[in-house]
Amino acid sequence: MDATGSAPANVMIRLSGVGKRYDDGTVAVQDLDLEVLEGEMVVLVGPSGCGKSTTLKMINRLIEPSTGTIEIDGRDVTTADPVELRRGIGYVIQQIGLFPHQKIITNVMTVPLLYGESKATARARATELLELVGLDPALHAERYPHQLSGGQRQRVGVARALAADPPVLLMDEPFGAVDPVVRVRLQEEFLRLQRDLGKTVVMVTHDIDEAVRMGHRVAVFAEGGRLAQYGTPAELLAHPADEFVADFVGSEKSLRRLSVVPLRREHLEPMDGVSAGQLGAAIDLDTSLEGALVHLLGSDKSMVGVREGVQFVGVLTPAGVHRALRASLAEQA
Ligand SMILES: Nc1ncnc2c1ncn2[C@@H]1O[C@H](COP(=O)(O)OP(=O)(O)OP(=O)(O)O)[C@@H](O)[C@H]1O
Repeated sequence: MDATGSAPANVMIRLSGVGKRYDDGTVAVQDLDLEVLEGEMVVLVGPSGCGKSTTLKMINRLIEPSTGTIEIDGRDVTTADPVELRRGIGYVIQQIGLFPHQKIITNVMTVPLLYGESKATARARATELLELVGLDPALHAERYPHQLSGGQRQRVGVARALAADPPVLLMDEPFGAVDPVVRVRLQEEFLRLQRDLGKTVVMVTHDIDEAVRMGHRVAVFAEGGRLAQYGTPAELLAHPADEFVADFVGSEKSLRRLSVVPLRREHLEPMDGVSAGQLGAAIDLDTSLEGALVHLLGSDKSMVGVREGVQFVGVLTPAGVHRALRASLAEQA
C-alpha cells in the first residue's frame, strides 16, 4: 500500500548502493538502498552516530556520497546544480538558524524574496504560512525570534522550509529541542499538515516513539550506517528483522502498538440507551488506539462517541481500548 492508501505512488526519492566514507576513514553509511514514495513520510531512526544525518544531507547534497546514486523524481542529484536542487527541497533542522535580528515575518519572507517575488507577495505568502503552522500572524509576525518559545520557533522553521513550496522536505530532529508535551502536539500538527499538503518527507530522529507515531515507513539504522530494517511501524513492532531491531523497538512495544492500531467497530459498544450527556466529544473511527485513549483520559466522561463520516457507529469505553490492544497483541503473536 502507498502512503495515501490509494493508487500506487511514484518513487520520489531513490537511494541505490549509497555509501559515505569521510576523509578520516569513518564509514558513516554503507551500501544503502532506500525508496521513498511521493507523499510518503519516512522516518530514519537509530542510535547516535549511525549515519542518519549523513544520509539526509546526502539527499540535498550538503554532503557528497562516496558511492551509489541518489535520484529525486527520476533525476540524479549528483549531476544537478546544488543551488537549484535545494530549491526543490525544504530543510528543517533542530537549531533552525532563524536570523536573530530580523522579525519573524521577515525571516519567513526571505525565501520568496530570494526567488524574486515582490515584497507584497512575499509578505502575503509568509503570513499565510505562519497561519498554516498554527502561529497567529497578528501576534507573532512582528516579534523577534528570542521573543518566541522553542516550539513556536520550530513552527517558524517549518513555515520557512515550506515557503518555496518544495515537493520534498528533509527534517533533522525537528522537534528535538522542545519539551515532551509540546513535542507531541507539534508532531500531530505536522502530520495533519503533511496529509493536507502531500509533501514527501524524510525525517531523522533517535526517538523510536516519534518514528512509530509519525512514519508511514520507518528505516532503522544500526551502528556503522547499516540499514537494519525498513518497514511500516506495525511491521517493525510485529516482526523485527533481527535482535538489534527487536532491542531498539524495545520492551514497551505493546504500548507502542497503541499508536499503530486503528479502532475497529468490534471494539465499540452499541449507542443504544446512551444519552448525549454521557459522552465526551466524538472521535473518528480511523483514530489510533493511542488517540482514542488520549481522548478518554482528557475527558471527564467515561466513554466517547465514535463516528464514521457523519454517522455515530458506537461508543468507546476504557474496556474497549483494553480489548482492542489485547486483540492486536494476540494477532501479532
Ligand atoms: N565530517 C565528518 N568527518 C568525519 N566523521 C564524521 C563527520 N560527520 C559525521 N561523522 C561520523 O559519521 C558517523 C555518522 O554520523 P551522523 O551524524 O550521520 O550520525 P547520526 O546517526 O545522525 O547521529 P546523531 O543521532 O548523534 O545525530 C559518526 O560516527 C560521526 O562521528
